Amino acid sequence: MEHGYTQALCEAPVDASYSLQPSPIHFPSSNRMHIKLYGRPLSTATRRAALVLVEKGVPFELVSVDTLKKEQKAPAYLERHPFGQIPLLDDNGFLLYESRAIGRYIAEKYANQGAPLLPGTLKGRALFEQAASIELTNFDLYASQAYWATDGIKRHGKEPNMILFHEMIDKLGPKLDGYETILSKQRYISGDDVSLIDLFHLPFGSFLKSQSPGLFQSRPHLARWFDEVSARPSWQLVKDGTQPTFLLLSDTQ
Ligand SMILES: N[C@@H](CCC(=O)N[C@@H](CS)C(=O)NCC(=O)O)C(=O)O
Repeated sequence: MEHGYTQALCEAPVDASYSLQPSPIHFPSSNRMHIKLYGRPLSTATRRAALVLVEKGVPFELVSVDTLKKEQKAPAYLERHPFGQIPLLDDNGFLLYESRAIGRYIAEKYANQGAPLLPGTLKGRALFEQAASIELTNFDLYASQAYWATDGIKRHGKEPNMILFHEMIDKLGPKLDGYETILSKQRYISGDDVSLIDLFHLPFGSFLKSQSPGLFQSRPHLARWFDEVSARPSWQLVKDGTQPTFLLLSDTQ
């Protein structure tokens, strides 16, 4: 990772002490058949995956992986996730990592419940893939670094790097002008229906909106879109990463 930051910085309690030693992770052996999401309630990538599960009304259990204790680097976890990151989905033995891949899997598996989130036509899918690429290369690339330089590192009790933050905000500006043009012509980023790609913007988009509101205020179509997507009940449930949200969900099984 550039500038000496690592992805480990994307979530951690403010007051926790940092340990470089991997701790063993506990994989619960349960006969209950349900989806488990290994992660942390406040991790941006965990919330990206959890959001889709909530959108689709899929009950799941959030199994805590303490990234401060390096549980994600413990051998038993690395066997399941070779990059040692969160989130990791376990759908009754079917393992999947990468939050966006998890979102796509859940959206397709539960296509008949909740909002479709995936387009059904060839051209719709092509526009969806275009939007997926936009999110990764024109948004996440900069937004994630702005996050890790500030909120992410502050959670570890370290000083934020405001120079890097502003560098990333400056780079995002022209990219968001592109969003403004797109969203002046259509309601959502891949067309007139909400899709996974709109949802994928929420964790880092919310951070940007709180830390650099001018990015949105100066672009009315972008602001309208982001407000609309942020207001979805799924995001209202997962945005604060509060543990009770997930416990309530796992209680519904
Ligand atoms: N591209 C991955 C990124 C996952 C990621 O960056 N996870 C962070 C937490 S938000 C993590 O596991 N950090 C710990 C580490 O990298 O060791 C995804 O979308 O799932």
